[in-house]
Amino acid sequence: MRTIDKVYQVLANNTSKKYTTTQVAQELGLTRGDVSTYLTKLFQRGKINKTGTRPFYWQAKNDSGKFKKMIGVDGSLKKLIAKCQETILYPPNGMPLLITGPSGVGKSFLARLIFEEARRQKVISPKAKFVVLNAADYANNTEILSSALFGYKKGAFTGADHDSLGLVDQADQGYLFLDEVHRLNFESQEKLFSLMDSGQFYPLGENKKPHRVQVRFLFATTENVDNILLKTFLRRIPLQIYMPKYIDRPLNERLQIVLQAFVKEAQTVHRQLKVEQNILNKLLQKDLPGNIGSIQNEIKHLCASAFAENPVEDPIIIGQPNEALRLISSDSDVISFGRDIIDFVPKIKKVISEIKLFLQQEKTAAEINIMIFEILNDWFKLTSVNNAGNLKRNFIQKIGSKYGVNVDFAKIDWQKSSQIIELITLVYDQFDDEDASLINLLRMKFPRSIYLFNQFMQSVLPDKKIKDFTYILFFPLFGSISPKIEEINYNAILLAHGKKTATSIQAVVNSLCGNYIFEAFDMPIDSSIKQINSKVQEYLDQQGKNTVGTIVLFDMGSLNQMFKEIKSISNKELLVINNITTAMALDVGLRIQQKQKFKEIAKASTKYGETTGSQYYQGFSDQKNVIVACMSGDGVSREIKKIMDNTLSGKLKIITVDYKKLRHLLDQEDRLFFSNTEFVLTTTEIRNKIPIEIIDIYDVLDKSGALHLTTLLENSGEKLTQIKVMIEQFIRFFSIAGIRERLQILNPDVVIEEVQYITKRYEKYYNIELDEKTRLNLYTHISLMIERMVLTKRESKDLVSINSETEKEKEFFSISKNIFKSVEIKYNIIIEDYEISLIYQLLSPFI
Ligand SMILES: Nc1ncnc2c1ncn2[C@@H]1O[C@H](COP(=O)(O)OP(=O)(O)OP(=O)(O)O)[C@@H](O)[C@H]1O
Repeated sequence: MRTIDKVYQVLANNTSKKYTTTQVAQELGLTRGDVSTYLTKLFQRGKINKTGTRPFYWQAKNDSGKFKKMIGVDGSLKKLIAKCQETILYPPNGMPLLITGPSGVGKSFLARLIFEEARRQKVISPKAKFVVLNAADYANNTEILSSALFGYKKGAFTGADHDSLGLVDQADQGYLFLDEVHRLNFESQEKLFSLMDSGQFYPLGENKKPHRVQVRFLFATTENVDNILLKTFLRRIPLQIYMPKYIDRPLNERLQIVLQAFVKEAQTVHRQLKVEQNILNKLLQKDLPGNIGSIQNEIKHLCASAFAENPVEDPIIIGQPNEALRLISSDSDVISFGRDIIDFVPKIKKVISEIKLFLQQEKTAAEINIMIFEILNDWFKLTSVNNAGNLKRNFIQKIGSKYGVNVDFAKIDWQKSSQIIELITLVYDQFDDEDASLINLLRMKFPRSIYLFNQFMQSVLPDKKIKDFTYILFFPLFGSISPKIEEINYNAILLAHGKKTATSIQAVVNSLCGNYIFEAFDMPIDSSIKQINSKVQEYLDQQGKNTVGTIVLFDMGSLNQMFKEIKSISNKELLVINNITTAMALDVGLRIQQKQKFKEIAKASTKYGETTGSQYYQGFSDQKNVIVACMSGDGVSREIKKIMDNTLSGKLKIITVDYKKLRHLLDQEDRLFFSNTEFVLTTTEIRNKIPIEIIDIYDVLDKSGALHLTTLLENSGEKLTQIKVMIEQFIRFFSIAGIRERLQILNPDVVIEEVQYITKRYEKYYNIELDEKTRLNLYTHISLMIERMVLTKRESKDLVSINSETEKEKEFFSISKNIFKSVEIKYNIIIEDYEISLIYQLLSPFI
């Protein structure tokens, strides 16, 4: 390779990088002066760009040369083509390359372009040849294959009456492209890799004078090479590229491929074409084994039969004349064609953001539907997919029959819904799925309907992940029925062994109730309780947070064991009933539908039959437990739980509970919930009427408090040494140093100073002096609160205001707003009334 080419190659290897002259010189071990001369020459020839002034920066122009002919050169094939460029320039004689991929994806096409590009870049002579051998043509005759490749000497075999040059000789100084290389037998593979190593080979019948050649090799195969090619042979081919299937190519590239084929037909028949949009959409979604090749064939057929039908027509109409048609002529611009389909991507994005807005504004599903239809109106005009009937049938089968939802089918616009599905499928690859905010929002508002929607979507988009944007279909399909589905506030599950037992009971009960009450899982006869349990868990994980609890009906096995398993994954109320029958499931279903209380349903379940057993659990845990609930948030409770779990014996189950929920349960005096609770740990004093010990964790920072907690834990069987370690860790956690460690984004020194100031202002206003413990509690609480607010910024319109009940409280709210003003401005946050009410609870005993 000439030095100037070496210099160019350094830049071409990384076209995104800018190099100084010195960097290039260092990389090649040449003098700066020489390199500078070459760089200037390359610049004058227009091969590289120059920027900056002393030092100059040089950058190779991103010139794809012959590869420009390849659709996707700047898109999905960009990296792959950069690799091909590397193989062309690799000194001294290029680099062998193996192109893999299914049939018809463009392997041969790429191989030829590599050759053309090598010629353009002058790394091979203008006379160099591109020799092709398809090993499949010789599949059953390895002798002939070998002689075709390597040639033979007169007399090598019967009929060899003269010396004959093989393809390898013909490809000397140029390229040999071996297609379907997996068909080469081992002997030929060995011969080839020895040729690649030594640059010489022996024709058949020749063993004295080897032929010396300089050949660049390209290989292609549709197979998985690891199992078929010799390891030694493969090792000799350092670079492999995989060409993607047609359907895996991005939409704009598929559009270009389709148009290019139509343009070619228009050129052949010297006519213009008018192609129905629906036909284009179908072509864009085809997943054919022959990929691009098959698409081209289909287009050829379409054109040929349209032409045959009406040979004098111009333009030729492909499709129905009264549908939306697109004009394609022999000079149509492939790049800009069909861009309007891609223009629906921003429209869909608009639909998504409008849905979010509409949901916040509590708009009805009907209003949301109108908005969606309006924005996508152009799409409905452009296409008229005749798939509404299928969609309806599919929907009735999946949702209507199984989940029994009595739908007023007339309310659903099947035509538009199926057109939206068509659009979703077409633009699917244009959306990444980093933003799951729509689904989260919908899940909060419509947990049960979203569950059904997901079930249904799996049949609409099999093998595809349900991306966030696909939820735009939720409203047209589920908008009108979701209010009814969401009325049910239990998780009810049927589990039965056998192929259809559970699902057939489900279909009967759900449709008699006219609503989705039960989900059902048919379990193979040999499935273990663990497997069953993981099904249940998966289901429960997808359900809303506000359900009352879970009811599970199952067919056989130990009630006790099943109950225990499910209990371990749910801390809500739970009722498990065994020996399920359809009648029993119907009774439970009707009770759920009538919104009966959990206790009533549990009570009724005891009377189902002699063989039936039921177990009802109401409470946090059936194990001895300690409840941790901190008003500074779940994070703090979880940390405390962690400390306790790590230091204590594990005999006590440590359960974290939302602070508000705990207060609610205590206010309700719901003793059953606490029947196994040893004590409650919180960060504030809570008044309570039920006989349960509530410990303010800040008390533990004092000696007497620590002693009290120690006694309680010792009574529960914990060891003194472990308790001491635990208390040590609590003290650390609830110190200023502890607060510092827990702040993730704010500067602890600044925040703590601010919080100290806020505390002082309260003390001054009320003329009080807080004790150490309360102060530390306030410090922790307020600093974490500020950080929380910063992390989850909300608009003022989203905030709920709390009405103060007493004069004292009103006064507290009003001065607090004042005290927090500067913090609010500084961090651009709004302190919610709820937060102030928590601080009030902390301070009210002192003011
Ligand atoms: N990126 C592309 N841009 C434009 N045309 C392409 C592209 N890729 C493939 N084609 C066209 O698709 C057709 C099939 O390509 P090709 O024959 O190269 O596929 P292949 O992978 O070698 O198939 P096989 O494994 O069946 O031999 C050719 O007509 C080719 O010109």
